Amino acid sequence: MKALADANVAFDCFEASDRVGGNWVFGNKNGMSSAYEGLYINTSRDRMQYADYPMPKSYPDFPHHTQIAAYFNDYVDHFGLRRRISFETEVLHADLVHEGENRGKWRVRVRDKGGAWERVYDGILVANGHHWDPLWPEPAYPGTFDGTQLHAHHYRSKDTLRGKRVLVVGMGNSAMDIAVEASEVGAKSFLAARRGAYVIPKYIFGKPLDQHVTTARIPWSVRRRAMEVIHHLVVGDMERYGLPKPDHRFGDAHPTVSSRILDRLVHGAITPKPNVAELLGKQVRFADGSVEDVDVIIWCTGYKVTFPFFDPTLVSAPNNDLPLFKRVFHPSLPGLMFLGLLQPIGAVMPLAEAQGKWIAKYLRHEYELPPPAEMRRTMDEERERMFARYVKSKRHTMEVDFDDYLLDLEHEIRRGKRRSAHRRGDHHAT
Ligand SMILES: NC(=O)C1=CN([C@@H]2O[C@H](COP(=O)(O)OP(=O)(O)OC[C@H]3O[C@@H](n4cnc5c(N)ncnc54)[C@H](OP(=O)(O)O)[C@@H]3O)[C@@H](O)[C@H]2O)C=CC1
Repeated sequence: MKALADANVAFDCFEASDRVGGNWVFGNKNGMSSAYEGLYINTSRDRMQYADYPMPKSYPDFPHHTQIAAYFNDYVDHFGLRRRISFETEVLHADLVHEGENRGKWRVRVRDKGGAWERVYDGILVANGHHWDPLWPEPAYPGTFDGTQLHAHHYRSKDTLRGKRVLVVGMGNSAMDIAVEASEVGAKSFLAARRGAYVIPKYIFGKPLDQHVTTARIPWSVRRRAMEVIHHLVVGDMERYGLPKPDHRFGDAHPTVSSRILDRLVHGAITPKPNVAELLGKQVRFADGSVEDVDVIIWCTGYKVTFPFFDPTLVSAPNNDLPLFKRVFHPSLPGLMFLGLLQPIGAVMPLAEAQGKWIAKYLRHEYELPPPAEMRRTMDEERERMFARYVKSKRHTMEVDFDDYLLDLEHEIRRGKRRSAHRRGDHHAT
């Protein structure tokens, strides 16, 4: 929105909630926040802030969710953007117009307090987030469970776990945070994983982990080796903590970041377990045959990529996979763009900021996309590389390396500017 406003591109911005901040608004009335009371971000302040609006220096390196929500709030006020947002306006449907004078444009139906209405646009930017629609285990585990089951999306406060025997399933960042909270108040905290992960502390050698080796100019293989050695020196083998040995190399899975889980494990406050095998009423049997009494299961099994306003035959992400040109442009639906629909190894905000600037250039015809065949080829090559590197999982369908992605966009914008200049007959553009 900021980039479009700066570029004088006319736009409407619809927000289902009564405020900005999305996932970072605890208890967001749009029902789409997965934030819990004890949520602190795991990317550092200096690496996640927008380039044109630094986070307050009074913020800690890893701010609390209330601080991040306040930052977004201040951002829109600082740049005078609040009046440009239609709050409490839900997008009901978006479709490509196939006939008449609006052929090729997008018809968007929304509902606000006054009722439903529609408008036609040249393009739409989808920024509906991808960490709000719970992915429960698929297929479900055999058996039935008589205690309480919830998905991480619905977890709000450790108070609900007081005195309970809690089983947390998963090895992602939700699982780490929630297992630690369960260990603080529960009678017992189990952590079950179907696959190991390299747990990375938030701080390494006295600074936030994401502030080490921050250049795409060093080849990935060298950066990976450096991080592998550092991890080995600082943390060591995951099996020493009772966790499964990762079945992949460092950097081939979305990072699991937690300084606290290792501490709780070595104090015996969390009991690691292999994967769930069967639900047995008030008990759970694990893959090693052990059986435990459990009151609450929290499935920290990730999220689905969903667009409730598109007809799924037009746009959907089966198995969380929606191929896009550089994670922004739909390759066959002109005018359809996505923001923040990527899983960075690092923070998402600066990448969304760069995407916004790129989209603004495209909409102002200062940038031209490559021809469709070239776009497809680039996408195929990038996807092949990503799938070859990452563990096969629904959580690894749109991974990008923070610094590499920013550099790549820079290069792509330059290429697209040249294409655009060439079309206009101006051969001196850089
Ligand atoms: N403090 C912070 O900043 C936090 C950030 N986040 C972010 O939110 C996003 C979502 O994180 P999260 O909610 O952890 O989800 P993730 O998708 O990152 O992790 C899901 C985990 O559940 C496992 N899993 C999935 N299905 C099953 C199954 N059927 N049985 C057993 N295990 C299963 C996955 O294993 P496998 O790898 O085998 O698929 C993986 O370990 C991430 O980007 C994360 O970084 C989340 C929480 C806190």
